Amino acid sequence: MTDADPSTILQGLRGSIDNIDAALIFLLAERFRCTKQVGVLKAKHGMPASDPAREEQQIARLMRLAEDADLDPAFAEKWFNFVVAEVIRHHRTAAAQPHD
Ligand SMILES: C=C(O[C@@H]1C=C(C(=O)O)C=C[C@H]1O)C(=O)O
Repeated sequence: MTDADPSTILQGLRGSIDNIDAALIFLLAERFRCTKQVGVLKAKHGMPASDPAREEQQIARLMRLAEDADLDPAFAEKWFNFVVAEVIRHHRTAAAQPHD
């Protein structure tokens, strides 16, 4: 990445960024597919939408992984909390639906 034309380098990097963003969207979609099933299961069995003890374990694990990956652990925690807030919203919606 030395003598090449900067706009060519930028184009190459943006291609990788676009691929990574696409992978993240697919991964998030798969994660929500699973959590929505968890929401239905919880609703059917009268289980609480959130599980703070489980979340604590997940945050501790993700922060360790982030450190190993040279990613800001505080960012990893913020990302997780952002995603879980949406999951809990889905769980509450599922709990409010009629279920058998
Ligand atoms: C998916 C669950 O429900 C909630 C959402 C979680 C998540 O998105 O990882 C974790 C714990 C719960 O607060 C679960 O209990 O496993």
